[in-house]
Amino acid sequence: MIKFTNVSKTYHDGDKSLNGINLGIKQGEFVFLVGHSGAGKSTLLKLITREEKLSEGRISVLGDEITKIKTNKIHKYRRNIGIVFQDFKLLKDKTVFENVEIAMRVIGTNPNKIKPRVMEVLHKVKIADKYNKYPSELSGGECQRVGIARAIVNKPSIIIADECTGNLDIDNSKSILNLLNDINAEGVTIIMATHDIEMLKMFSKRVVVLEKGKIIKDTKRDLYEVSV
Ligand SMILES: Nc1ncnc2c1ncn2[C@@H]1O[C@H](COP(=O)(O)OP(=O)(O)OP(=O)(O)O)[C@@H](O)[C@H]1O
Repeated sequence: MIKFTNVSKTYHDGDKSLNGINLGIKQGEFVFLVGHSGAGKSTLLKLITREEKLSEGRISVLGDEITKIKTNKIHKYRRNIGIVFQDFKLLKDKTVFENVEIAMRVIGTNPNKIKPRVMEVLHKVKIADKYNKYPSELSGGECQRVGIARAIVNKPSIIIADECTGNLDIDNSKSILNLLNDINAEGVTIIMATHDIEMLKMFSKRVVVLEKGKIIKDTKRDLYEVSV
């Protein structure tokens, strides 16, 4: 359901940030994307979200050839994808509830459906008791729970998480991963870029290793073998 065929990406006139990527990800998979800084992880994720355009090759997502999606249709395509950021990207002047609610408002959800759904996801990520707090009143782990609530509130098929535990300590990272694991168990595809080798050891998932824009390893096998 996500398929990269001979995909390369060159920014401006620089070197290839991705070079000949072939990758297939089935609906419901959980994939860790790892590799040194500059290996191309964020670039690969940005191609899926259509934040960047590929230079060569083809990418299909949920049956759409994404290079063919017209600019004015991209927002509709992106409704299939929830994004979780390293720095949370919460609106500082909005409460927890409002930060999640806004994701439903922008796609024109029936107002009657918004409150129950927002509270449902806030319960799911275990932050409902703080629905009226502002981001400055929350810990990093709590902020990321809100970030995840916002990402899942519109029921996407895919979650893209770029270093989403990068600002968290080990306990918070683990509970965020547990949460993503639960979401994945409901059939949502999760693709997570990470530097966190401890997480790879703890959560036995498929690991795709990038190096200098190429996939050098793609395994569902024993993750303790991975050494990047
Ligand atoms: N907007 C951009 N313009 C030009 N070059 C870029 C741009 N974004 C990324 N690159 C280059 O593409 C390559 C891959 O970068 P990318 O951010 O995808 O790596 P990464 O694996 O996500 O790294 P990190 O772990 O540090 O986030 C790097 O050489 C980087 O300098």
